[in-house]
Amino acid sequence: MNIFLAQLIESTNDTWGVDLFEVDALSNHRPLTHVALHLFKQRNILKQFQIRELTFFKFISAIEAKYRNNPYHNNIHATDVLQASHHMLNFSVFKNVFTELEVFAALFAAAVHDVDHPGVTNQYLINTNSDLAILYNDESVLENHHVTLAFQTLSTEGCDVLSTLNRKQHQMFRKMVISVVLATDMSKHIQHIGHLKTMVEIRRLSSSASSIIDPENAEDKLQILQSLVHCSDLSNPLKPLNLYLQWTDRIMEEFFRQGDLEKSLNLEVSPLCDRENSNICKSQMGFIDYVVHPLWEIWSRLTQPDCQPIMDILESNRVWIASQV
Ligand SMILES: CC(=O)CCCOc1nc(Oc2ccc3c(c2)CO[B-]3(O)O)c(Cl)cc1C#N
Ligand SMILES: [Mg+2]
Ligand SMILES: [Zn+2]
Repeated sequence: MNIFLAQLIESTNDTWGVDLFEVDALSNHRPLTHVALHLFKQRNILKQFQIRELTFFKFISAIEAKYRNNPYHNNIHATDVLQASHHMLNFSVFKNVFTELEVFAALFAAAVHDVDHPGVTNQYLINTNSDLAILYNDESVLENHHVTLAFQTLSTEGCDVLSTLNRKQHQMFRKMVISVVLATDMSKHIQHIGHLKTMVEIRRLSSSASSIIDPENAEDKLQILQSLVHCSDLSNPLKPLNLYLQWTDRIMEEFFRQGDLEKSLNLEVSPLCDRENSNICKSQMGFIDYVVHPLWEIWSRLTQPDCQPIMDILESNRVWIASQV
């Protein structure tokens, strides 16, 4: 591995906003395998669960190979969500809160959360009567597919990273991964905000509680892990501007390709998907003001003070976007 790649991968330990496009370029387009192996080793997860490095390498390589070369929903995005989730698990408010198994499940979920994404939305799959929509009865179609494919990949030769877990651990791990990946469905977005508001409210009232999260409350912890990965999934506008703009170009191209498909099928073109008629700055301002900021505002209240530098980036990016309208 060349020294530049090694330094970039090392920086994923504790840096917000690592240039994963650079990691992709330097790693022969295998950023997920490089970063996941590094972070799982750095967190000592492989040792704790006696997972052979070769088994983890085979599994994560098989997962990375199943990410499609979409403009946005590709292996770089999976790496981005994994690394952001890793970063936020280190927030001081979460110190001594999560078990190793919960951390393993959350990072595993982040790495696989969009695997084999076809580059179109759930609504498009439903509108076109796709096999996936039929298979999953129009309910969280993509998210069901991502998590099913992830667990199917475990039974590929030499890829079973869960073989050393006992029955109880395996059952708990599977429950957590399923719920975290299914919670990345945007239809659950409002529920995240509701749960986080309740948690913050309880902390405010019970001012005695030093740490906000009761490590004994498995349900609360699972909800926090769901919101942590969902926030990571929606963290592009909180990254350094040059990275945010690249992600914006990519998602818009992916949406426009869906719009092209819809036009060719004489379907109504979905919102944001018409390349002939879109204002990228206006749609990003709307996405920040009505989707990203409401979520991150409550998330940052729960995770104060570590989220403040990240919220500052969102604020400056919002100002820049507004200046381009
Ligand atoms: C530059 C950005 O900030 C792009 C973030 C994605 O841009 C959007 N995403 C939206 O919804 C999803 C958010 C997460 C995911 C998916 C859809 C499917 O897979 B995924 O888990 O990555 C909606 Cl509703 C609007 C935009 C806009 N603009
Ligand atoms: Mg998704
Ligand atoms: Zn995603």
